[in-house]
Amino acid sequence: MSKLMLSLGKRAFIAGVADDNGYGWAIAKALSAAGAEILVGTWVPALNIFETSLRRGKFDESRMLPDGSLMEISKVYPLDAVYDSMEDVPEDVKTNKRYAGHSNWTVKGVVESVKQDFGTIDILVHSLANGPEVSKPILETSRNGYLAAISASSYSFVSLLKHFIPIMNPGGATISLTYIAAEKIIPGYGGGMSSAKAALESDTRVLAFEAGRTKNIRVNTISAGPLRSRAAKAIGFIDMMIDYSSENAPLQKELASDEVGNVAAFLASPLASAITGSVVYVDNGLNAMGAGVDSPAFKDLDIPRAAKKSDIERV
Ligand SMILES: NC(=O)c1ccc[n+]([C@@H]2O[C@H](COP(=O)([O-])OP(=O)(O)OC[C@H]3O[C@@H](n4cnc5c(N)ncnc54)[C@H](O)[C@@H]3O)[C@@H](O)[C@H]2O)c1
Repeated sequence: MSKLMLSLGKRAFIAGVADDNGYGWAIAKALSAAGAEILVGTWVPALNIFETSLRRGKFDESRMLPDGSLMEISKVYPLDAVYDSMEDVPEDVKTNKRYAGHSNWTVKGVVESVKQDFGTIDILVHSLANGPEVSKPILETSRNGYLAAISASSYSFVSLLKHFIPIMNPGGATISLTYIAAEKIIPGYGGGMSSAKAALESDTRVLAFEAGRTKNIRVNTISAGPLRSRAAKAIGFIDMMIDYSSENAPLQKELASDEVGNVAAFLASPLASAITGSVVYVDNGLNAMGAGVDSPAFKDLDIPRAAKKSDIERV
């Protein structure tokens, strides 16, 4: 991604980075490589270990950008995106020792801090999700579990955008991460997480209209294929989904987080100036399949497959 596209003083806030394995990190790197300044919002309970690892150089290898320089993160903000302001925070969270010592970590608090520190931003990335009952089928999901999934994974984006809009420069862009389970049945992605992703995709369209009309801000979401991130490993079936994709997708390679990062940088750039309200698939084409071709039912059909491993390795 050429520096020219984003280098004109663009600043990005990426919510949902707590290690170097997830999509948020890859998006931060791609935006940084394209010349954007990077601010990060990290879930409060994960903040200390993330900052310590950063400071001790644990991520230095994965901070490396294509030109050999290291991604710089101008500031890491503590964030818990399920709370809009301190009035919403229950007492047990306020007094929880993992939150003690941190301040301004509600959505409102973070936006106020960013405003004080930097004035404005141009790019908002939402790369976070949480569903406490994700491993339960939806029929066994409690009301609280379902609502918690929606709160952390969908409303958190509405709230971030609502609070950031006043300090977003016109012409800015926002990107979130969704999953095919929003629109097709993915057994095992439970706890209301499929519902949360469906809400996120619907909100992408409505928010594109509202933010586009009021402030010329674009709102898109990337429907990403499976990645072995910390959150995905917690769901428990990520290896199976990666195998399923390489058996069935048009492109038989494992998806790299950088491939999603690069599309996010494109969507945030002026090259995508007419794209808003879109779900953009970055999944090796798996979404386009109407059948799982690894099914025994297809055994007699001559399906083209990568002949040798080198054919499916990333180019
Ligand atoms: N990994 C996949 O296979 C996959 C596929 C499609 C979409 N996605 C989406 O990509 C996004 C990023 O997830 P990832 O898989 O890269 O995992 P990840 O673990 O890197 O990112 C999830 C982040 O959300 C943060 N988080 C959770 N609750 C939070 C809260 N209340 N406030 C602030 N931060 C909170 C976590 O600390 C973590 O940093 C999510 O929206 C996820 O649903 C992932």
